[in-house]
Amino acid sequence: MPVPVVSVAQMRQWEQASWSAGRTEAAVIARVGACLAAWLRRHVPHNDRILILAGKGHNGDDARAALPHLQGRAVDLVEVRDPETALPDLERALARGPDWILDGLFGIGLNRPLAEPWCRLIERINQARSRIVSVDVPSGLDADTGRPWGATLRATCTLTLAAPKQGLLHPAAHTFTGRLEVIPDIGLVPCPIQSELCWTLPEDFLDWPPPRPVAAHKGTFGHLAIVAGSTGYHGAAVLAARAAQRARPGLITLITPASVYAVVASQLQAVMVHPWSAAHPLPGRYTALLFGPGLAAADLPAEIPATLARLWQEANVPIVVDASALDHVPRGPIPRDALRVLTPHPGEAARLLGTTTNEVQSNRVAAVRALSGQFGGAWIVLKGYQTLIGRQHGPIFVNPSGNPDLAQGGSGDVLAGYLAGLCAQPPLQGDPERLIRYAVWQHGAAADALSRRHPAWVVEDLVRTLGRVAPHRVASTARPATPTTPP
Ligand SMILES: NC(=O)C1=CN([C@@H]2O[C@H](COP(=O)(O)OP(=O)(O)OC[C@H]3O[C@@H](n4cnc5c(N)ncnc54)[C@H](OP(=O)(O)O)[C@@H]3O)[C@@H](O)[C@H]2O)[C@@H](O)CC1
Ligand SMILES: Nc1ncnc2c1ncn2[C@@H]1O[C@H](COP(=O)(O)OP(=O)(O)O)[C@@H](O)[C@H]1O
Ligand SMILES: [K+]
Repeated sequence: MPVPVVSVAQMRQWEQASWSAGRTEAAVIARVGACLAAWLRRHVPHNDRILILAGKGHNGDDARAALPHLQGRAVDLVEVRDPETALPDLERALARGPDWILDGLFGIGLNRPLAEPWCRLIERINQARSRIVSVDVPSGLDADTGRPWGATLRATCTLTLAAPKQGLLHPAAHTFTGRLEVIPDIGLVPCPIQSELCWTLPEDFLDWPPPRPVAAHKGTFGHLAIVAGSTGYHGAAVLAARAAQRARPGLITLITPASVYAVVASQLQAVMVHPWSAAHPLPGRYTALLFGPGLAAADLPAEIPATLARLWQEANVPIVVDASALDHVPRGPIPRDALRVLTPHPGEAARLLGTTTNEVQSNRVAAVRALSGQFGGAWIVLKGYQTLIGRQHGPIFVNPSGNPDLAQGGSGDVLAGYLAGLCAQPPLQGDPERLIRYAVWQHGAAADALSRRHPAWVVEDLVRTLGRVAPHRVASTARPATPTTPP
């Protein structure tokens, strides 16, 4: 289950519901400590030195509770109840050159501007150049607004507890949170809060895609048609087709303008390739269509946009539209019960909405709602850091996977191909929400897996890794070895 993105007040409400149901603060803190330590053991090289900073509230208790689980590691603990009296201890600990700092100074209990000595202490820690892992919230950040209460620690990673706090998703917070990860199960009762924004977890895909029936054949898994590529952009068609293969639909046909047919066809084997012809039957017997990657050249056959417009309004099969083809999608109603997905990056979203990229980025949720509203309630995948997935109404899902190494030309073509390859499979079509969320998550998770192994990877590597990240391997990387959840 995805978790809701919550305000501090909602988090307190959830906390209270848990205590009323008999869960205890002590048990939750113990579990959080075990989870934090599990994350550190997994990500921190064995000989690296860790400094735990424990403040005076429960955020400090959480950080301190990691200590018993870090035996055999080089760990220092500094209690910071008062910034001035703690400074000598802190300086001594920093002089030992900690590679990592576990930040438990302040969490969601920070409720007013920090006084000057606190700000100085925080800036001193930021200067230490250790990698900071913040517990719940980077200390100093207002968890509701995402803005600093004077000074804020700049984390490499924030491990937020139970659910992401809304301020952590605000663009102003990004430089402080670093990578945002959620430790979902800290022993609270099931979440009583409903929110417009939900955070996707790898756990959401433990049973998805469903296993293939033993007697299945290629007809079981559909036939994807991709209309892509043009002079100067033939690679986009190749990348989309190869990524679609990673989703493993039964068959894939790529239809590309005659000008690039030979160069595209020469790079594909299992994919059938045809030069574009207005006579090619569409939707024919295809089970999904992808229009987009690389349909950008000035000499693009005029029937392609016209065909897309007709099919978008009439065809009863899923259609994914990406990149420059987005400009040819007609506004207004779409066929009832037919899946329609648009995958704009923020620049394309701005063009479609007649606004600026900054405007889109300043309220990405509103951009998703507005786009979906204009295009008949279609699903929108608004790409970029924390890709959003949603429609005009209903929940909007935040994707947690992926990293800046994805910021290279062609990675969007790969996403479009992979997503369309899943859309083409009749056994998966019954749950479009999970299908789209999975495609986006897997694309980002593949990038994360590559970045962990070798940072200089390229988009062709992404295609090879796509589909290979098992959700259970990355689910709750902060899961303690022995479960301590109360019954
Ligand atoms: N919510 C949950 O479900 C769960 C929460 N958990 C954990 O608890 C954390 C919240 O703990 P918390 O409430 O004890 O607050 P926390 O952030 O540690 O700090 C508050 C302390 O700071 C102080 N203080 C405040 N402003 C200040 C200022 N400007 N300048 C100076 N001081 C200031 C304030 O003191 P006072 O206002 O009384 O002066 C208080 O002493 C949460 O983030 C998570 O880690 C999990 O363990 C379990 C589930
Ligand atoms: N910082 C980032 N964190 C996570 N994902 C990112 C980041 N930057 C880019 N991406 C992802 O990379 C892909 C880029 O797509 P797009 O901009 O369409 O590229 P192109 O048009 O070159 O193929 C999208 O899936 C986007 O979400
Ligand atoms: K913190």
